[in-house]
Amino acid sequence: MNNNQEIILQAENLSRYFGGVKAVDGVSFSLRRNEVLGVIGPNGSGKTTLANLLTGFVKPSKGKVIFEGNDITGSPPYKVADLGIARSFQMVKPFYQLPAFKNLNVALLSPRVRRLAGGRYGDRDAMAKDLLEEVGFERDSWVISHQAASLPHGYLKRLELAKCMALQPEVIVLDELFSGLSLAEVASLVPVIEKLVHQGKTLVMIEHRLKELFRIADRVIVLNFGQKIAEGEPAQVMEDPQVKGAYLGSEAEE
Ligand SMILES: Nc1ncnc2c1ncn2[C@@H]1O[C@H](COP(=O)(O)OP(=O)(O)OP(=O)(O)O)[C@@H](O)[C@H]1O
Repeated sequence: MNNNQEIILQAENLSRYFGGVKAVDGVSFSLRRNEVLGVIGPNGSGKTTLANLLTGFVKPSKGKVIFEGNDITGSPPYKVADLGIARSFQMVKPFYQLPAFKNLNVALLSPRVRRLAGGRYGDRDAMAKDLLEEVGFERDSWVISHQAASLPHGYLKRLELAKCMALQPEVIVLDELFSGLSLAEVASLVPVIEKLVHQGKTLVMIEHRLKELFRIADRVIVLNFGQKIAEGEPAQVMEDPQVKGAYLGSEAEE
């Protein structure tokens, strides 16, 4: 449980319209350092667009993103990453032709990682293999060195997480990390997430897997048609009549 009161990330009246579609509509929230914030809501409620807004992949129609007290609204993704916000993607897009561990090079060769290491890069291959082992790749098996194209989905999702970790970020935005994973695969990733929290990372977790999310999240916000309709502790939020209404007949996996 997070007891830190320092606000690390804020969304202020964040909005993004695509033509007539209000994908995200006036969403505000504050995230405390080392907190785990869950973002839930039915399909099409604006969760991925919110992740894109926080990480610079789309620019807001209105509103602001404040990170560590600085207005980063409209900053491009590479700058946002350099400041310390990493993200994973719902649809994984690795460098398919590269061995799994080489996929971490973009992060491991980033100016941020070099800065944090005092100007040196170190043994990148060893760092990549350590990280992949942390997220559940067997170090001595073929998977770590095999082309990403040949990896099963579960490994590609782990690779996404390892790429985030390689950046040594302050905040990690995870867009449906658990989607498409078996119960056993999710169960094996939960301790990895818990370790990141223990290390002081701040997490935003967009999830449909509510049961697993609620084990980890300190707080959740609920989106529906782009608007934040509830915010609070998981159990409390799921009792909210508006949230129950939004989820009625929807696809939430419990
Ligand atoms: N680039 C885009 N152009 C036009 N409409 C978009 C674009 N991106 C998202 N939308 C629309 O914005 C709304 C919110 O989409 P978004 O993908 O953010 O929802 P979501 O909650 O992440 O959905 P899911 O749970 O299915 O991943 C949807 O109506 C979607 O069709």
